[in-house]
Amino acid sequence: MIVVIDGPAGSGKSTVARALGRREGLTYLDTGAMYRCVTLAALERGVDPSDACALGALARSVTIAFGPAAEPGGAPTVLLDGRDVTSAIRTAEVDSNVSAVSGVPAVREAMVAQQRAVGAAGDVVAEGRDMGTVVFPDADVKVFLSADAAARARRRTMEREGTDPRTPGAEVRDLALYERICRDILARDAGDEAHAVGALRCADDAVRLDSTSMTADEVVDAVASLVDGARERAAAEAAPKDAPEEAPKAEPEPAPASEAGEGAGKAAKSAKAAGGDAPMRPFHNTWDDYYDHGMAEFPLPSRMVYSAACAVVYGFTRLYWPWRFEDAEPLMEELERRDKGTVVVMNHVSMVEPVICVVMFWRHGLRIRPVFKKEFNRSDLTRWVFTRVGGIPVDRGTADLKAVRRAKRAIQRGESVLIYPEGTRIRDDDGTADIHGGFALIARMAKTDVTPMAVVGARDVTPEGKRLPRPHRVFFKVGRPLRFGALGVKGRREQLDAMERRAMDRVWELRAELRREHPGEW
Ligand SMILES: Nc1ncnc2c1ncn2[C@@H]1O[C@H](COP(=O)(O)OP(=O)(O)OP(=O)(O)O)[C@@H](O)[C@H]1O
Ligand SMILES: Nc1ccn([C@@H]2O[C@H](COP(=O)(O)O)[C@@H](O)[C@H]2O)c(=O)n1
Repeated sequence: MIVVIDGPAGSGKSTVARALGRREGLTYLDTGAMYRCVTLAALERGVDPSDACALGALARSVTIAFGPAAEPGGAPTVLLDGRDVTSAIRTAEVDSNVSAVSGVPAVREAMVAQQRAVGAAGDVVAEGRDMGTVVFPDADVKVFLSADAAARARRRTMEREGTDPRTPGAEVRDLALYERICRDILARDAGDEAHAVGALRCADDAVRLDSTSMTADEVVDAVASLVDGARERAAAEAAPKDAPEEAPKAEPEPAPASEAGEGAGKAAKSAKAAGGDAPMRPFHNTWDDYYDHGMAEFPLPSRMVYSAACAVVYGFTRLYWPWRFEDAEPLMEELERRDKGTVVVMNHVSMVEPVICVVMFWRHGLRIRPVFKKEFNRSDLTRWVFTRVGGIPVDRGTADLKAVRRAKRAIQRGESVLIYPEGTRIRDDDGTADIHGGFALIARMAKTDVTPMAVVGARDVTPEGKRLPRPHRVFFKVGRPLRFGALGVKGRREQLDAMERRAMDRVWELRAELRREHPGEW
């Protein structure tokens, strides 16, 4: 996924691109900082700003890199030949020379090559002046962000005065500074628009946004909706043979119960809904084959092992970690009746609860596929186990479209997916979670609902510092599925946000209820 944001100075490109990068898991690329680095190097080394040849050679010789931000949410650290120049490239002297330096074609050529190399790794949000026109003409999302010059100068002046321009009621104090900044911005824009190559220009296929009377959050939301739309289009294109959105009515009946003891179940609504992929072979399937196929299509030996293992684990867990699901029956009955699975989200305290969830669904003739972080695939043994239980790996550092598409197709086949939006195990009241919102996108793309669940008691199964699991009672509580249509919110992005909030609030409410019912449990 490549997202580009172009526009004049001070329109809010960096603010929006940084926030979007954090929210959507995209690498942020500040191309203005790269031209600023070349300008700083030229000023420091006394290279004449009108000597195009020397500037080109300089641009090719310097090494520009980005490091983590000094403070959370701040601008990334900029390194010029290994030296931290984050502040040095933002001086008035650099401001007034950068447009001339960046107008030199040989300088642009050197920078564009580096910018495309960053883009080649994928999942980038890049901001500058020529991202949509020259550097990434095939970007998935193109935005041209503008704002009137007075608003831009006002924001920049307040930034210099140490006031956050986004604070309601915040005003400029130094009018002379404001006027100078306004003149400088207009001069820089005029210089940037006059470049022979890579001039500041809106790409023909870019979406224009005017941020003059929008808050930064509103702009981020608007761009995020475009990203969602692009993801949905990409997923549809990448899976042209997907099942129709509503599962076909004349579905073949479930696989015979004789097949590894499977009950009646959605698990058998398989290959047809998967859309005619080549069937799996009895042996020698790839890891991807398991992720891409329905569990009912897994080779017979795998299904037999799965059912036998579920039977053993079911018996063992009932005895060793006596578990109880409250309010699960309505959900199980509904899933047995309907064609699509659901997205189950729950709190995460130990590795025991996904195992119990899998066997509980299995007991009802249903399948639930755990979405797991791809780091677990480092060990071949774990990878083997996760593929056989229908796990779907996700790269949590990026906007993992493949995982989203796999989960969507699983749901359309009648399988459910199990997601831990907290990402990591939260084992006490001080544990903070950074919620991964991908679950709402999956549910939306699969046109299904989100089912909140909660667990308590599992933490004491593997207390911190202890390696061997201990016997302990584990309690689950199942909420009613949440549907997008019932959220009372319009707009794609707003619905996704509302679903994320509503579902996680419900998970935490259910957990609180369980903790009240079982004091002292976590
Ligand atoms: N929609 C907005 N409303 C109010 N203030 C904003 C908005 N967007 C950004 N700002 C503020 O405006 C200032 C300039 O924003 P930013 O640095 O993101 O612009 P930019 O387009 O990247 O500028 P440049 O091209 O000069 O790097 C910052 O102080 C930022 O906090
Ligand atoms: N793609 C780009 C990005 C920037 N420039 C030039 O760099 C200057 C500084 O950019 P900021 O975003 O940090 O303000 C800008 O005024 C341009 O001259 C560019 O040419 N192409």
